[in-house]
Amino acid sequence: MAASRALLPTPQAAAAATPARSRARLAAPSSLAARAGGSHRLRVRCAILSSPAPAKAEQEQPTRRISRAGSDASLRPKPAVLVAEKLSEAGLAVLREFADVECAYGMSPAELLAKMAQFDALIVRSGTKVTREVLEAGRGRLRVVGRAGVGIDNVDLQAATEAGCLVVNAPTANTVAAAEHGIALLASMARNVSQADAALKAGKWQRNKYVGVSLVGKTLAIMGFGKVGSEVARRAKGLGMHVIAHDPYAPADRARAIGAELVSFDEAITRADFISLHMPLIPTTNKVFNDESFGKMKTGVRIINVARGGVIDEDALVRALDSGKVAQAALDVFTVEPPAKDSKLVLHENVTVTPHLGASTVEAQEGVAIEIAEAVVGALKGELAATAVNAPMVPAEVMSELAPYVSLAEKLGRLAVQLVAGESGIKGVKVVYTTTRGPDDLDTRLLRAMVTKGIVEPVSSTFVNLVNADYTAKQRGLRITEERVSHDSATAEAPLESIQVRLSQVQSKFAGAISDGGDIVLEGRVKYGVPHLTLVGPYEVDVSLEGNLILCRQIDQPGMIGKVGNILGQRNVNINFMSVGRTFRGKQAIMAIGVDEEPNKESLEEIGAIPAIEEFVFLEL
Ligand SMILES: NC(=O)C1=CN([C@@H]2O[C@H](COP(=O)(O)OP(=O)(O)OC[C@H]3O[C@@H](n4cnc5c(N)ncnc54)[C@H](O)[C@@H]3O)[C@@H](O)[C@H]2O)C=CC1
Ligand SMILES: O=C(O)C(=O)COP(=O)(O)O
Repeated sequence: MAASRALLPTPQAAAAATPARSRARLAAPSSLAARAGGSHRLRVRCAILSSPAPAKAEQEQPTRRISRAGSDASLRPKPAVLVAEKLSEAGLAVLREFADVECAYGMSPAELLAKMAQFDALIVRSGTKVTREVLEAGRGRLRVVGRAGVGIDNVDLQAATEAGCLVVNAPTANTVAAAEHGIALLASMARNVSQADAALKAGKWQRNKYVGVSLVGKTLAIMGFGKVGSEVARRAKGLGMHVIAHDPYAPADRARAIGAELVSFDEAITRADFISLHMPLIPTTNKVFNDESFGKMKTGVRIINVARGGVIDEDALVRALDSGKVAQAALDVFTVEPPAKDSKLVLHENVTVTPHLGASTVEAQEGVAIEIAEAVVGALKGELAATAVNAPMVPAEVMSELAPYVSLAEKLGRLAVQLVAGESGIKGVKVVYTTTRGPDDLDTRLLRAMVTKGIVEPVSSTFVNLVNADYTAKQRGLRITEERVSHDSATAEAPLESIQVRLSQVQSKFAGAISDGGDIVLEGRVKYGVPHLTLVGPYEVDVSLEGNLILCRQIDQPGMIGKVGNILGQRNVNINFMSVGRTFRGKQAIMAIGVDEEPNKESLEEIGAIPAIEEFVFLEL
């Protein structure tokens, strides 16, 4: 029967052959995804939240909060929502229509912990740490955490997922506010507005001391050309600035359309008079602005940070300010918030600071409050908002056959994006499925969504689920095309023979992953239920995709496996899989090594120093 072996049944096949309950779930995503381009308020019924088991805390408080209306349904207790940070009245009104709302602003961590068992949902901004302990305290009752803003670095996502708690955010409503704040800091820094204001209020009329610099004709480098970065670019163009940008994953044509030139990291920081930071805080951006990068900048450069404090090594910035390398900095965000009262950086006379105000406009806070309130109410009703951060991609029954392919698709995307380098950005993504199934039996929405998730999540503050995947790809200018290749096999039980992910015409930090056509190519298969990487560029390999991965390209010669294995073994790094693929004997070969632990810098350097090794890269799965 078609649908029983369909990968993800097409709407037609699903309608013909799936039970009504599954049908509703399976048919929903394509129409929703198509409409998601126009709205963030879309929801689809979500298996995990639609019929929650009675929570322990609810059982213990049967008489809690009865709503006023008289129907049977209304006799059920209203859900309770704790709002832990200031939320605009417009959002509170949306919440109150559906739930009992308690606003408790400025709680200590202990006060928050003490309250957690009494609430179905918690809403925070960036100031509340939603730790594992907080989530544990809410276990059994807490179903949703709403982050009224973009960054969810203050929420322990892993712990939330383990506790079965959905996390939703409000990723778009404060974009313009953050961009406007970036521009406000840029202009006020250049004209010493805050320093001159403080001096005048202290009775000093210092016109000569506070001569500023002009913006027109100056080069502004935007680091991170996503939602906020591109809005800053638009505005800076209006100020007559020359805008360059660095973002390894942004499409160059989008930047060009705004009049910004995409360049490499080094080119951006060496050419710029002003540098504005708009990348997320992820392992690859942690402290990327450090002694070394400040050293490469023009003397007298000016830096604005409205992203996250952690992308700057703050001690290095103080040194660069003291030496005059960096003339001024304007900072809205800090590694620790609030920063220490005696922070040298905050107190530095050439630094302008604001207390994380990027999102704090009346308009943005209203937008964010409504966006998060609707998402939280939807989640409490059993709907999955497009802004769900840790939502399951599909209901459990569909997952059973698909699980390893879903994981394979995400891992191929995740590996591919880590191989991207340079300034050209990702132009297009092609996913090639080799399958025995006909188009009616193979709906690839889920796999495409997982490839998108793998490519987007490691490098951005966007979270991808089945509802928002196509919309997210479109919004980021990722052109994803798909191709099916028929594979004839009379006995094929498996839905797919292989999945190939190609990033077209992109520079790579590992040249061995580039195929003849100039694309980064990775292909994988599922073997014994486990995703395996089977092709890297032109090289056939066979390595199970568990743990992390080291790829080395070397001259094909005896003894290489032993040399690399020894280095890793000496450092207690367990190799779970190893495979060598070569084009011709004695020419180049690729070694793919699966490792359980992350090797330290020294062991990677030692591997790189083996003479026959031409290049290597460490990839996280
Ligand atoms: N200060 C505030 O109140 C606010 C701060 N933010 C922060 O601003 C930042 C940007 O937010 P959005 O634009 O919404 O996120 P986004 O995900 O739309 O954009 C981030 C961009 O950074 C790029 N990127 C990733 N790694 C990079 C690297 N190594 N070098 C250069 N670019 C890289 C990504 O490709 C992406 O295009 C986030 O950190 C967010 O938390 C956002 C809103 C308000
Ligand atoms: O949305 C974000 O990422 C922000 O940084 C805004 O934080 P806030 O909601 O103002 O605490």
